[in-house]
Amino acid sequence: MEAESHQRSGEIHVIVGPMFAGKTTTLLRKVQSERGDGSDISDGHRLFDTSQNRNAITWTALISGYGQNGKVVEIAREYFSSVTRDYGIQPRAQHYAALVDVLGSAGRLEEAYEFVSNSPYKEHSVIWGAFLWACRIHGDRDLLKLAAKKYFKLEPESAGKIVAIIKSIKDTRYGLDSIVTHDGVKLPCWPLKDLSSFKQKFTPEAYAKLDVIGIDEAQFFEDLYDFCSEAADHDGKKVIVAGLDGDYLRRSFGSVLDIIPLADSVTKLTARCELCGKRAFFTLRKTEELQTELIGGADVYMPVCRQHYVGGQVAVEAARVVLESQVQCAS
Ligand SMILES: Nc1ncnc2c1ncn2[C@@H]1O[C@H](COP(=O)(O)OP(=O)(O)O)[C@@H](O)[C@H]1O
Ligand SMILES: Cc1cn([C@H]2C[C@H](O)[C@@H](COP(=O)(O)O)O2)c(=O)[nH]c1=O
Repeated sequence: MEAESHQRSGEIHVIVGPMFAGKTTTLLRKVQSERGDGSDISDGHRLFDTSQNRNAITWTALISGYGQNGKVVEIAREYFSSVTRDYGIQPRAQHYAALVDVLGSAGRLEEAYEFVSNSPYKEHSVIWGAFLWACRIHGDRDLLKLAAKKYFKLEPESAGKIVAIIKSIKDTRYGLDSIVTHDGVKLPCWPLKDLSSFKQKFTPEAYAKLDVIGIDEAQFFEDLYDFCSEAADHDGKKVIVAGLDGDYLRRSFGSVLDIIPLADSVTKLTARCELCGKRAFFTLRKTEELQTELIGGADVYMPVCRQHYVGGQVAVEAARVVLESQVQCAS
């Protein structure tokens, strides 16, 4: 069995960015795509970030992450139409899939299904993958069955990889046994103190059968480098790692940056600045705690652009000085 797993060629893919950028969402999508019950389409941020030409197409993909309300759906539809009308560009399958993503995120599954069925790419797996993902999130069993049937017919090799997801026991925000995105999508996981304990959870046969290992909140694992190199180089696993590259002071966080030289791919995501809506590269801590590790969500942190990070840090520092002087006066 050991020999069998050595024949596989391992891979390491790293997803980094500030909080709320969609790291966990991207990890879940990738893992589900490997397992065969989702799709790895339209990472809108990445498409936008890497595009040479930030036109309507890349915007369509970008806003696929924000398709939470009807207004955004209409904006996305308008952008989609303008691709041909204003730019003379024929949208490709991934652009159709981005709009399916927007419709799906807004829960407009019937509309998404009609759009898929009438699209020139209705025999393309990427568009059905997007639809499958939307059906999974919104739990429509009939459409889910239909989408899965179509997707796996078009993409049979995607189905059936064996996948395990790990997260740090330090992150207690949503209970221990699942990884959960900020918008509530979740998947069961192994909560671990350190990564070295992962292999012990499996018999050698079961471990050898494992194809993909996903790691969330990677910044909290001290043994990340050794684990990733052993799992990919020696054991032939595909390892997908998601974590913060920087802490609230923009210092390198844990060992996340150390594994970049080991990686096949690195995706840096951005969030939206909570103060101005521009692209957010950084995470601002709103409270006074100074320790590097401080578990929390929107109550403690917010994603910000460069300008608001710098301004915000100054404001947080000033508030801290005032508070400290008040404490001194009182004592
Ligand atoms: N304050 C916020 N800023 C940006 N996105 C938010 C915020 N609160 C919730 N979200 C949602 O969180 C999603 C990202 O969730 P998630 O994948 O868990 O991010 P990450 O793992 O990078 O922190 C976004 O697509 C958005 O829908
Ligand atoms: C910036 C920063 C974050 N953390 C913590 C806060 C959260 O519990 C996680 C990040 O979660 P997400 O999935 O990326 O949203 O990390 C921290 O401990 N220290 C920091 O500086």
